[in-house]
Formats: sequence, C-alpha cells, structure tokens
Amino acid sequence: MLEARDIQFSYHGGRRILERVSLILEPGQVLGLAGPSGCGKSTLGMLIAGHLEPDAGKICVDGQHHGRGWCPVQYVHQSPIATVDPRWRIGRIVEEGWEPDEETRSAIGVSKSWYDRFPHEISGGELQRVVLLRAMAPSTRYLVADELTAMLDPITQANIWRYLLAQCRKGLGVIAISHDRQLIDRVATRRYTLTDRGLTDVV
Ligand SMILES: Nc1ncnc2c1ncn2[C@@H]1O[C@H](COP(=O)(O)OP(=O)(O)OP(=O)(O)O)[C@@H](O)[C@H]1O
Repeated sequence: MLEARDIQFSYHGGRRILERVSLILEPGQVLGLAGPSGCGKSTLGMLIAGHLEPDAGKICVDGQHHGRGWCPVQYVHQSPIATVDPRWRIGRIVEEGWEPDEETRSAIGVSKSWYDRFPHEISGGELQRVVLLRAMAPSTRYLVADELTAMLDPITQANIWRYLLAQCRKGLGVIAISHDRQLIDRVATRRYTLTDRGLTDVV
C-alpha cells in the first residue's frame, strides 16, 4: 500500500502549496487526480515519488519510507523533455533503469529504430512513451502518470491505457493526474480533486 499522510509543502519557504494532504493507494487501483491549474497536483506527484521532500508528513510504501536505489514509485512528468539528458541517445535513456523486454516495448509503442537518436530527434509524444517505458521496470509498483497521454492521439492514448490497466490487474497502482475528466472517469477506480482546501472525493 502507498500512503501519503498529512503532507505539507512549499517551494523555498514560500506560499504553502500543500496543507495536510493525505491519500492511500492500494495495489491495482487507479486514483484519478484533477484540480485547477497550479493547485499542486504535479508537486504532490513528485513528493510521492521522492523527487521532493515534504516539509512535514510521511510518504511510505508498505509502511517503509523510500530508501536509496530504484524508487518503487515512479513519476512520469507531463513535460518529458525536462526529465531526460539531451546529450543521451534514446537507447541509453530507456536502459538507464532496466532493459525492457520486447513485449513491454511494443505494448508502450516505442520503436527500436529510435534508440540511436537524441531526444530532440523524436516527437514529444514519442518521448513521452520513452519515459514511460523507462519507468516501467519490474520493481516499479506505483506509477504517477502526470498528463501522461495528453499529447498523444486517441488511438495511442487508448493503447497506453490498455497496457497500464493490464498492469493494474497484475498489481500496479496508478495515480492519473489529468484535466481530462472523461479520461479520469474511464480509467480511475477512485477520483479526487485537489484544491486549496485539500483533497476531496469526487462521486
Ligand atoms: N520549482 C518551483 N519553484 C517555485 N514554485 C514552483 C515550482 N514548481 C512549481 N511551482 C509552483 O507551485 C504551484 C503548484 O504547481 P504544480 O505544477 O504542482 O501545479 P499543478 O496543479 O500540477 O498545475 P497544472 O495543472 O497547471 O499542471 C504553482 O503555483 C507553481 O507555479
């Protein structure tokens, strides 16, 4: 189980972005997270994946704080270009964390022919799939998908979610951050909205 409890956070001691936010995600669940632009959804996702440290509160997987090494919670950023080294070729980026099998690579829609190219030599949607493939190592147990499919065409978007929902049936837990209410309604088992009053359930 992934648990974030009473999380408080502000950037560089400025305005409080998150005030006592708590959530629980069980293996196999998809938690949909919406909310106005700038309310702190990506910040919460990065905190949960250990990219940022909360000012107060706790984030645990099965009762344990993330240690060193591969984090069991992976965050896929809405701007994939921000999360890759522009001097690395795609093959090196993909294989930084693990060596994906053919089945996973083709299910996510990453072509081996991109491996020799640099990030600026593939499209934004292709790079989004590359960073998703990099995140899907066998030791990944929870995925924070931040506007993951926003820049993809409807067919590719459907394929990616078909793949992710199949992984959920095997126990992956997903936090889907999106402004796309229809997408959240389709994929999420629980839906939340984040506002300056905290997280609220959406029915
Ligand atoms: N590195 C940073 N330093 C200072 N402020 C930041 C930083 N990153 C984000 N912020 C601010 O924190 C607030 C929350 O940003 P965040 O990206 O988490 O919002 P969001 O809900 O994901 O927004 P959107 O829906 O537009 O993606 C915003 O006001 C943003 O300007």
